[in-house]
Amino acid sequence: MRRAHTVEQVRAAEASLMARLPEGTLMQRAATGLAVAISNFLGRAYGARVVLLIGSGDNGGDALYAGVRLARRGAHVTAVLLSEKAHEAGLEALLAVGGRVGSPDDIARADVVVDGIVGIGGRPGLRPDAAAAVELAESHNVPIVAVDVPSGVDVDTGETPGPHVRADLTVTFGTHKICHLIDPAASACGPVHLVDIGLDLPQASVESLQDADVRALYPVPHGESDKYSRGVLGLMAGSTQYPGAAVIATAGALGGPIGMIRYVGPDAVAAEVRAAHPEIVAVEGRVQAWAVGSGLGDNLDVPQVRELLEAEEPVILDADGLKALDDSGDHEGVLATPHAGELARLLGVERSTVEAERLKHARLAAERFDATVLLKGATTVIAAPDGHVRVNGNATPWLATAGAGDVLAGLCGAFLAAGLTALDAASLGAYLHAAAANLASDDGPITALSVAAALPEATRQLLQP
Ligand SMILES: NC(=O)C1=CN([C@@H]2O[C@H](COP(=O)(O)OP(=O)(O)OC[C@H]3O[C@@H](n4cnc5c(N)ncnc54)[C@H](OP(=O)(O)O)[C@@H]3O)[C@@H](O)[C@H]2O)[C@@H](O)CC1
Ligand SMILES: Nc1ncnc2c1ncn2[C@@H]1O[C@H](COP(=O)(O)OP(=O)(O)O)[C@@H](O)[C@H]1O
Ligand SMILES: [K+]
Repeated sequence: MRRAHTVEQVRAAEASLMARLPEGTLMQRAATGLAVAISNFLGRAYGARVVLLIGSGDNGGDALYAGVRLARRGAHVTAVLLSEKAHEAGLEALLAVGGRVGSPDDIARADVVVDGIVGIGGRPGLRPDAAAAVELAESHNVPIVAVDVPSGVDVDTGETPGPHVRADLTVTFGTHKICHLIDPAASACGPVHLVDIGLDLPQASVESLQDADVRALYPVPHGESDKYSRGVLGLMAGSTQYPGAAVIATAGALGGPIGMIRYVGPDAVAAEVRAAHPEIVAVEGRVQAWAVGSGLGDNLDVPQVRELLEAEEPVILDADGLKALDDSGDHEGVLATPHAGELARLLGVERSTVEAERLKHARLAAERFDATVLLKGATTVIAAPDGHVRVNGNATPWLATAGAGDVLAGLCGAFLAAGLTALDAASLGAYLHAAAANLASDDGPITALSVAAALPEATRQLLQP
């Protein structure tokens, strides 16, 4: 599991470790890891022109001490001071090994710019001279390595209300911060390299599944399994308006760990579903979970869906089904899968507000509707009513195609039917959906059905690495 902690948690862990170590130890650990990452990024240190953008705090200190190490290995290191004060000992050490203080004019000729403007102590946004220095690097295509976080982002929310660095690599220390996992800030980090500095950390505020977690959570069938014990999904999707959604959601569920699917809907749509997937039954009977809403259109019967919400079986609500969600009940087993527009409607805010503050609104909805909420987008944010948050950011942008959400709804429904909690079903669903999209796309266009078709192979590759 990749774990991200809040600034407050990091500060507390740092304080308790610092009390046991000689002064400056953590900064030296951070700077060593940073210098190695910068020289790996450049492919060399000797002869490289490195410009450090230095703010007033310890983030600048990390950059200065990394500069010391790079200068010792033959790099030409220039510090551009963006504040009246800079980490004094770090600056002295840099000057002592032949580094120099320069001006923004040095940026255009640099091989790399190191962003040590602010770290976890920074307020969002950049002051004008910092913003101008960053713009200069961007306009001359000089790559930027961010120290700890891209300066200017909101570290604890992933929001970017003002100007900020867009890094080609971010080197962080001790643990991931929330801005590394949540968009729009996550997209400004580039790859994130974590340097271990020995922090002892509490439970994470935000998590992100890795391959090994998928292997541990996946409900693999065993010798005693039969189609009923693996889980039966009731699918209430599609309409004469949108029959394709039912076909696509079915394909998504069939690509998951499903025993059987019972389709409930208009006869004409059932016929299309069966024509595409002859293994589907359109006979009512017991199910272990419901997937409701993809392409339901005017077929949505709110009282009928609310009845399902009140029953014991878990329910995934997608698309039109979300209109049945109300904030009066206990929806512990409910998984809602809105995109930003749908979540905005549920919460009565603008879509742009949800997009700018994704973590906040996913959490708000989970609390208000007492349900697990999966907010779709380039990074998928999953918030449970108990405060757990998981994020998935490994999907190709080619996945932004009509019907991709129906595949996800069917797939998450299959995990719910297999008995996983809403949080695990949503995080496994989002992870495998993205893995299948990456496999099907191979950096080219994909259709929703091709994503569903790639689910078995993506699953096989993950389960047998
Ligand atoms: N914690 C750990 O485990 C470890 C932490 N380490 C490192 O320390 C970093 C945190 O250092 P930190 O606490 O000194 O804060 P930091 O982010 O450098 O600067 C804050 C100062 O900047 C200013 N400022 C604020 N906003 C601004 C803005 N928008 N634009 C411009 N300036 C702005 C403001 O001062 P002001 O100028 O307003 O007086 C404020 O005081 C952390 O990210 C990591 O790199 C590692 O060494 C090892 C282990
Ligand atoms: N830029 C992007 N990068 C990666 N994945 C994306 C991007 N945009 C959307 N997605 C994913 O594509 C799917 C789109 O779902 P949705 O918006 O419901 O589409 P539809 O309703 O047409 O099926 C979601 O899983 C979402 O997370
Ligand atoms: K920084």
